[in-house]
Amino acid sequence: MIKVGIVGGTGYTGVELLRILVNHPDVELKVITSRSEEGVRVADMFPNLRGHTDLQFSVPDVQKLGECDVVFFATPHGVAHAMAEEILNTGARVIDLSADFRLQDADEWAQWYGQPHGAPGILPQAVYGLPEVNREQIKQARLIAVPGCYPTSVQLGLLPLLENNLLGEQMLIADCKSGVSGAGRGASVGSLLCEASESMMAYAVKGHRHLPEIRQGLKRAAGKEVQLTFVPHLTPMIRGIHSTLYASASGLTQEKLQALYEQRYANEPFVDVMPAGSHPATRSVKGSNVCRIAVHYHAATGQIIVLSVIDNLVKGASGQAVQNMNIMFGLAENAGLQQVALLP
Ligand SMILES: NC(=O)C1=CN([C@@H]2O[C@H](COP(=O)(O)OP(=O)(O)OC[C@H]3O[C@@H](n4cnc5c(N)ncnc54)[C@H](OP(=O)(O)O)[C@@H]3O)[C@@H](O)[C@H]2O)C=CC1
Ligand SMILES: CC(=O)N[C@@H](CCC(=O)OP(=O)(O)O)C(=O)O
Repeated sequence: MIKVGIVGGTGYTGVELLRILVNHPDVELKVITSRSEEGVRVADMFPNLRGHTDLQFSVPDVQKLGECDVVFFATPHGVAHAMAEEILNTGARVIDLSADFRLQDADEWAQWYGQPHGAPGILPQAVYGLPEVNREQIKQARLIAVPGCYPTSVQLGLLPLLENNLLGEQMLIADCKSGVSGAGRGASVGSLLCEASESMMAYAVKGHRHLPEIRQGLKRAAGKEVQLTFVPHLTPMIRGIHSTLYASASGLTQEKLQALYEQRYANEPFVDVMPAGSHPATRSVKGSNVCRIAVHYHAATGQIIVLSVIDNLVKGASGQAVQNMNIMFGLAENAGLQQVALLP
């Protein structure tokens, strides 16, 4: 059994990790931390876990965490910077759900996050945990940077076009909608029911922190810089990301485009390319680790429209983190991750 610790067990991604891991056949949960809820039984705080775990929250303690085989960080940025190296030195592996190790360039990270990078010494060993791109490196990794939620949906939606050099030089557009759980469980005015329901708004149009992360991934796929306009929106749903991606290429057909995506993802357990003409809904992935994609081509204009949906807390965070753990430890990649989406 793989001994698992979680730092940050009271946030949405932490409790989502718990929901997945209590049913994982190869995992024994050993430590779950919270500074504010020390001593509280996890199942008392989250009754959905009653009967599944007897653990109590404890304050983060490197020695205790170091007795685990792997430690997940489900914490705000900066926390893994402060603790990851010490934990790695104990021999445990680290899977970080925050943005701390996603950007390869520490200066760029500092620019976007408004503080110096706290662990540049271990940054080079971090592997970007997008299995559809980096599966081989993930197998050897000791430190994983789990991709952000928007970057997962946008990169999976655009990779086949960029890897096949179909787009030339052009401005790509990612028009993305997120559910409110993407903002975390911490209290904030923008997440209140009266603020977020029955309304929708764009935000961070000037520049969102996920822009450099998406650009970095698209550049790797294309082998050159890629221009991208990325506009996130807050929508009145709890979970889900819907990305509508716009590009153009002449000389394609709907059939060729469809075949390109079907071939690229034929062996991917968590990417589902839907039949031509489909419109994936976020509810079709809610609670599951699947990214569902549909591609559309307007032959008259050369317009490509890719629709990509994920659950921000699963393929966009905790499910993808567990997928990485499965790959790192040589387990079945879908172990613990076979949940079918909830309908309605
Ligand atoms: N929500 C989402 O859809 C996604 C989130 N992420 C990222 O995952 C991370 C967690 O997100 P989310 O679950 O939403 O966050 P929350 O704000 O909901 O939870 C944060 C957790 O971290 C703990 N924590 C906060 N500060 C510290 C600290 N200094 N040391 C130790 N523990 C700390 C908190 O517990 P306590 O204060 O009691 O210790 C809490 O359990 C973030 O980096 C986020 O950006 C990534 C993809 C998607
Ligand atoms: C709806 C909403 O607020 N979404 C969050 C998404 C991000 C997230 O959690 O991303 P990181 O892991 O990169 O911090 C945001 O836009 O900041």
